[in-house]
Amino acid sequence: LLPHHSRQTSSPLSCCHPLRIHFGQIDKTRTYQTICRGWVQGSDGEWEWEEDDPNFVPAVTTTTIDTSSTATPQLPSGKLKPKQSLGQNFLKDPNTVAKIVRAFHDDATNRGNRPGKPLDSIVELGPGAGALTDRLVTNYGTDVLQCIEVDPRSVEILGERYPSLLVHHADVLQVNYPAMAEQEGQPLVIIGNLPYYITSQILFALADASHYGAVDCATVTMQWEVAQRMVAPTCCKDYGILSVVFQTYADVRCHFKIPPTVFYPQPKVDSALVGLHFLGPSNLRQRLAGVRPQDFRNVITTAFRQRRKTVRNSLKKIPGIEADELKAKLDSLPVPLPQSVLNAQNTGDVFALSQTLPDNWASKRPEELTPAQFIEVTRLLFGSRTTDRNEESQQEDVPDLGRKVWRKLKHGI
Ligand SMILES: C[S@@+](CC[C@H](N)C(=O)[O-])C[C@H]1O[C@@H](n2cnc3c(N)ncnc32)[C@H](O)[C@@H]1O
Repeated sequence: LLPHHSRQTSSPLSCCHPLRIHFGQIDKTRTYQTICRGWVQGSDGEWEWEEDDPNFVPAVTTTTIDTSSTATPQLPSGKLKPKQSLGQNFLKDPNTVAKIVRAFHDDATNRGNRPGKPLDSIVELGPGAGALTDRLVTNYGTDVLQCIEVDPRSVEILGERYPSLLVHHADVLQVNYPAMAEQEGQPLVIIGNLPYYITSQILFALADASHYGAVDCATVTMQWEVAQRMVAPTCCKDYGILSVVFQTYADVRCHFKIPPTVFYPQPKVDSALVGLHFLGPSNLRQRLAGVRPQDFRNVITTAFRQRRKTVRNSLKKIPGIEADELKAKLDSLPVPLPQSVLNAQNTGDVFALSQTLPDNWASKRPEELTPAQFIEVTRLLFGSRTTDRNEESQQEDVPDLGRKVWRKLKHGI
């Protein structure tokens, strides 16, 4: 494992591609069309914000940027026109930045399994113009922070502002988080004002990486509606795949609502700051009680694909089981809970206490089953495939999770 100070030259994510810098105003060599006020589309299909916000982009250079704890997030004029395709809604309100970093600090030092752990492997996803980065550098220094950003203009600007900061020019969906944590020698602590067009994929990538103990916690912004789905209780209209997966994999907390007015350009929706504390490999394995993560995901996604139907009907076509066997299983009573779950119930574990399936489980709607009951449905259909095996061989059950590249190369890197 490499010590921190050697990261500058040895990151597996560092990208040697030449940066495509885009300075100045609208590119005169392209033709543009305007669809709604603000966003203009170039002939290459790229959307850019048509003009700088005079309140947000004062005429300053990078060298005069104030990174004190009260500094207003700033940009060198014309250097970083927001791109819609990259979900670039930059934070412009210093109070919101301060609130986000405070909540991050609390998540990373006081909650989950974090108390007592050093805060020295912070990863910021999508630093953009550096609104959060400035505050993070002020608070924690550049040694313990690294950033992942797909936009070369941002990589360039942050490189000029903080020469010792490690900024990977990379796609967050192509990052191998377990390898990164391995290189750091400890689990990562994530912060980010996420690009909303890929929020769910980023969150699933982090959950998958948590199978390997690669990520302890994440404090991230997202659309208010997505946050509501993550914390939604059973039987609520927002309850669905995100609720079941993240309430199983993590302790999820919605910190606060964020209005559109604190961003530039303003998005059309409210946002939220969410804190996730992942269970980690051992507790997660205990919670999954022997069912394979892939089977669990398979059951949840198939069930919620037709959420108005009963579980019996929605799971009728689940892949991986012969039709006759499936029919018999969907008509059967619940299987006995494993001893580990009964033990957890005896200690008052709230998740385990909600695991018992009712006899009429298959006549319920998907939204009526708790996350723990979905684990039971998975065991009933696919069995406990991992209970009797040692930890190392159980890792084979998540070969694609955590190490998978979430999508093919995009954005030219
Ligand atoms: C909502 S902006 C946040 C910017 C900055 N952190 C802030 O709060 O002002 C999202 C950032 O994520 C970056 N981004 C978008 N897609 C990305 C991807 N696939 N990989 C890495 N960064 C990405 C964008 O370029 C942008 O800088």
